[in-house]
Amino acid sequence: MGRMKTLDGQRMRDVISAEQMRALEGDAIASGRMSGKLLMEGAGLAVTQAILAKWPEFSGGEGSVVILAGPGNNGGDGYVIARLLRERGLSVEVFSMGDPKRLPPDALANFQQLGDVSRPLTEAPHALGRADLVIDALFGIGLTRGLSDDVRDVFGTMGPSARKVAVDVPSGWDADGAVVLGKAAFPADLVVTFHAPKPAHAEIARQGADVIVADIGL
Ligand SMILES: NC(=O)C1=CN([C@@H]2O[C@H](COP(=O)(O)OP(=O)(O)OC[C@H]3O[C@@H](n4cnc5c(N)ncnc54)[C@H](O)[C@@H]3O)[C@@H](O)[C@H]2O)[C@H](O)CC1
Ligand SMILES: [K+]
Repeated sequence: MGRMKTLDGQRMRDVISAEQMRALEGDAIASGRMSGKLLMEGAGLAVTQAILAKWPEFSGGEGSVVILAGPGNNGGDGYVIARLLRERGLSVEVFSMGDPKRLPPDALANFQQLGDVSRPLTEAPHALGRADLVIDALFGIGLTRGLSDDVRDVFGTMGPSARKVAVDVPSGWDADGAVVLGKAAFPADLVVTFHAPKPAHAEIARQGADVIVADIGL
């Protein structure tokens, strides 16, 4: 049984839907209080902090990390996390699903800031087999259908000792429906979501993952 708790011990907000989350983000941006880029930076920092809190052994810059980045803003969070973990001395390899040049603006900016060449997901298995930490930034609240078999097969190449972290929602889960669409989902040990839990998070915790709810300033 995994635990669901807030990153900084604050009171847990009530469950909200993906739609409500998008509305909160939209309002914060429309009001000028926040920007998409700031929200993405905050999301990436929260995941980084939650990783180092759960596995302090990564704080010393030891360890190999693989990040799987998707075609949207969940992928954007992944590029922020890649930069933040590299700044902490970890060796981070990033594999992208889709063409990064077609990323939404905030995610594209973070991909470009990394300065990496884009490496497709199909090249990930070799690195995944020896990774100490794998981060699923493929899909979050924007998942609309089940994962393809080749994505499921990539998940199967992770080594037994890899710590597995999902950004916002483990890819494959419908955040609102609290079910896995299709046949596969990323087998997360730790899930870091933002602002408030979504309907899927209680079931994800019940199935064994630790779920951290992090404030991102909304
Ligand atoms: N909303 C907020 O307050 C914040 C959101 N952040 C992060 O952004 C994602 C949501 O990003 P979005 O671009 O809307 O969707 P995803 O990245 O989850 O999905 C990308 C894209 O993928 C396509 N797609 C959906 N299902 C599939 C599939 N099975 N196979 C292939 N492609 C698929 C679809 O077109 C989607 O648009 C959220 O989870 C957060 O991580 C901010 O960074 C923080 C604030
Ligand atoms: K994810």
